[in-house]
Amino acid sequence: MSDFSPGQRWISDGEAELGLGTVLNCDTRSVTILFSASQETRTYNTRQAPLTRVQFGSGDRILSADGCQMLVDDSKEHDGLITYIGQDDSGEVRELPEAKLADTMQFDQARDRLLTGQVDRNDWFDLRFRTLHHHQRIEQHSALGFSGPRIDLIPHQLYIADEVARRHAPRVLLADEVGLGKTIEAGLILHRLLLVGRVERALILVPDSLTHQWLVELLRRFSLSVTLLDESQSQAHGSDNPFGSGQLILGSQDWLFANPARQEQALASRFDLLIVDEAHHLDWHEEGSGAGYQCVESLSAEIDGLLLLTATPEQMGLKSHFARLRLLDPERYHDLERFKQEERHYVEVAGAIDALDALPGDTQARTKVDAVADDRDSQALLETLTNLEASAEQHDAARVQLRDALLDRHGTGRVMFRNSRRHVGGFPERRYHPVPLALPSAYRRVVRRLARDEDYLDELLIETGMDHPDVLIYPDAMYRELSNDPLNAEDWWHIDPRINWLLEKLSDDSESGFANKKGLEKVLVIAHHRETAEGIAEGLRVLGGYHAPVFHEDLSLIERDRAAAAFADEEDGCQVLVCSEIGSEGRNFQFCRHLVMFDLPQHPDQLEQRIGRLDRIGQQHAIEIHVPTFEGSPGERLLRWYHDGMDAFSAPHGVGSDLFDAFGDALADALLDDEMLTEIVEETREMFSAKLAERDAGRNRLLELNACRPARAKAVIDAVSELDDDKALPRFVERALDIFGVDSQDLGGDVMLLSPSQQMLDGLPGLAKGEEGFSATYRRDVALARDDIQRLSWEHPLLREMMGRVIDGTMGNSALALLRHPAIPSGRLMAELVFRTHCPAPKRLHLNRFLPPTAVRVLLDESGANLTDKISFTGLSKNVQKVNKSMARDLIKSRHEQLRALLTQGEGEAERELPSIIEAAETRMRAQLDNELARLTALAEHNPAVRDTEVQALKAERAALSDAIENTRLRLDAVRVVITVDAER
Ligand SMILES: Nc1ncnc2c1ncn2[C@@H]1O[C@H](COP(=O)(O)OP(=O)(O)OP(=O)(O)O)[C@@H](O)[C@H]1O
Repeated sequence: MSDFSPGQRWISDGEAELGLGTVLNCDTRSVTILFSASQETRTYNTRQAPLTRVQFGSGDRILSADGCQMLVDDSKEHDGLITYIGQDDSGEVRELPEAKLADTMQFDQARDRLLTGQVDRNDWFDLRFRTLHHHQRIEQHSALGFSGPRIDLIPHQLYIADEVARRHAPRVLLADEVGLGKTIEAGLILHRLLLVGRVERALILVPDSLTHQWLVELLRRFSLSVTLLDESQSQAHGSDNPFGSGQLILGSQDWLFANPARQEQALASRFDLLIVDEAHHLDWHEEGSGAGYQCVESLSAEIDGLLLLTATPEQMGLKSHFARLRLLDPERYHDLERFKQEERHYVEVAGAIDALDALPGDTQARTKVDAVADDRDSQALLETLTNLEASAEQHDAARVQLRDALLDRHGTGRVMFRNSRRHVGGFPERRYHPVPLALPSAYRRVVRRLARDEDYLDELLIETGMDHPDVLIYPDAMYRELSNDPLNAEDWWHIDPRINWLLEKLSDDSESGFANKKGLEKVLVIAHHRETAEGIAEGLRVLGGYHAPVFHEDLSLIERDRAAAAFADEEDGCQVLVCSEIGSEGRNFQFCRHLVMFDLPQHPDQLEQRIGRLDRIGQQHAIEIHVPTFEGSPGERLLRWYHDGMDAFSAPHGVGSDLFDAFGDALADALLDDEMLTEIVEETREMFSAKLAERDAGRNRLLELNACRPARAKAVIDAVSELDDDKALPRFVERALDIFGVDSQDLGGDVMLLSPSQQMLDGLPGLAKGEEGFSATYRRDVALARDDIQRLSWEHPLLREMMGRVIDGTMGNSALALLRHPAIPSGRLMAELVFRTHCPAPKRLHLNRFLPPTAVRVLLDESGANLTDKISFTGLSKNVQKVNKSMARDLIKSRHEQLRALLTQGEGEAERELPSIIEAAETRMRAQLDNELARLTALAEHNPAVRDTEVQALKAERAALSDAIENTRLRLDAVRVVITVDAER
């Protein structure tokens, strides 16, 4: 151990964070050191003090107590104290006694740590280099953000997510038919934007009944933890803005829309992305829009990104639909009449796209395409496609490009995405079972009187306080409202035959019953009113002893989730769940195949929403739709309208809103009149067929073509699969777990249990000392089949945390190892230097896709010869051996001068690589952005759905990226000293 003298500077080997220490006093046995920066004083035994003398040499940068930087040239020693000689930032020569070094000088850079003898374990250095390598690879990967989520790889979802997430500040309407995965698409977009840094804060607004489902889906499928905010949580934040309490805030629409003060706070809490589920409830009228619309309008004026989700965009009418499109892009959607005209033009565009398949031969097809392809690029592509001299490959390429160009330039899809079952395919059959029942006398009395007496309807409306036609369609509600009538003394469920029918079905063990040979079948019952739902549950309980939880809008969140969970439980769960209309919207009940429509909604879109609870991705069986109605009742007439007028039970057709707009009022008047109804059903049928044909030829066809471009979808799926099959992942995970102190135990079936060891480094997600840990697998299918197993991918929070800690911290940035090699004499030194690119740029530029932190390795021997290409990282790594830390420190101390020289030389060698790294990044960036810009500029000329701000933003982004890439610098990231020893020893 060196002699200590007061005033000397030393650093603690085990606690480098204490900063630079000063010897206060010493004698032969002990030395006392003051660490001023951390205000600690420590006394050590001189013979075993875990301290290293801080000595700088030529080329080192030092900092004086008065804040001056200095580059050391030389040093001199007097009475055991060093004075450094060098130049300050202005080039003046200065002398700095070591006592005047800044106490706060940190030694976390690789060079400083090495030279002050702070070395890490060899395998840490190893992990650091590998982490850099994989990080660089994954950050540029086109599937980044899509490979981690625990989802099936469904083409239309990945296509949409990829298309939307690559846009600057995406603003789109995700309008797939019910149950096709809009939540998953929104989750994928959010996940990717978060991972690439384009979004840091998101606000997700969903109906009250869906908050928990979203919370669970985001966590379970995307490993995203959201903060659920409601009024009581918000109040707990006192005067602080509650929206600042997390990066991802999930709130109920019902709560926020009714609360202007909270809206102000949401507005003030800068978000980058707003997601609004079940957006058809945002209604807009000329006379004044709804509270929800107003709230989203003001939020979306401040927030760059906006995703609106709805399966039934036109449920509240075309005007509301148009108004929501205006929220997405006010410049594009300012004129409803023009919008309608454009829709008419879609038939021609879709016809032209379909005609491409008949080219080059068909002259009629050519005329059709020619009429639409009105720009130079498209005309050139058409030339190639019709040129008989061109090869089949040239024709195919031109056909694909022209198809994309026509869709992009004249289609609908930049703002709205709608996938339908028809083209996604693979969905189960829907089977319709009407159940005619006799009207009970209590209802019959009213129906008969209504038929006899024209004025009675008005009387009934006044007496019940109900609306028309509700009073006709929902006889149980009418009965409840007339409870003063002595004939209505019994509870409605006592006299309503639908309850008995349901009870019989529940105990029926024949093939068509709900208690057949396969066991008890789950049954979802939906009724329009909350009170009806409650009455059904009571009736089932009192009359049949069935426990059927109820699910409606007035239950608390916990009660609702408890009801849904009781229904979902396969083993002990209940057989029946009774839901009200609005209470069950958006919920996932695809594990059940029997739907009982206890009554019917008035709007076809609501009918579709009901069926959508069961007809969702994941449904394994045909869906049985049971509709009990009373013979000769208004309800039965409504059913005829749905079934005979528009085949509403067979498949979603997307024209329900048009039909409701055209016939809703007349239908309400025809509910008591068979003849009138027959006419309306016929007219509805005619319009249904015509609309369907028109939509299929135009808008629907374009939406369909646009909602999933198979080649792009396949490319995304291939990219995700490549990461799924990445053999390097398990190897990396194994090393990282070992170093971070996480035990892994094989449980069989490609599942392992990850659990914390005693030595585990703290703060790893999902792992806390003393707790069990979690089961994990690399296999997507295994993770999808079992909810309790997490899927390990490069995007899993544990992996991201471990990689982040290595890259952002000092872990493994300095090491020393021994090499036994028969061909190399002992005592030789090599320096393995790893440099890393640094390129400060705002996160939102997502620079990493073109230039992620890139490692440059340089291996020098002690004579300065560059061995980088001769000895690979893995080649060397395999053969080196660890050495204990004190020996490592001594070895480093004895080679200080040599190491300094090698570090300086290494910098020069690495610098030579920089221009080619910059050039390659610039080329990659240009290749992608120039292309995108050309596409967007061409699009903007033809498709007004391209916002000018989008084009400008892309140009600005390209310029900013170019600047950032140009300013890339290399910094030493890690260094390993390798010393050869005798092979025999
Ligand atoms: N890629 C996928 N992998 C696994 N499950 C999926 C996938 N896509 C959707 N699902 C499941 O299918 C169901 C329907 O998906 P989701 O809730 O996203 O549909 P939606 O279009 O939002 O429905 P709704 O119109 O009713 O709101 C959910 O249970 C969801 O978890």
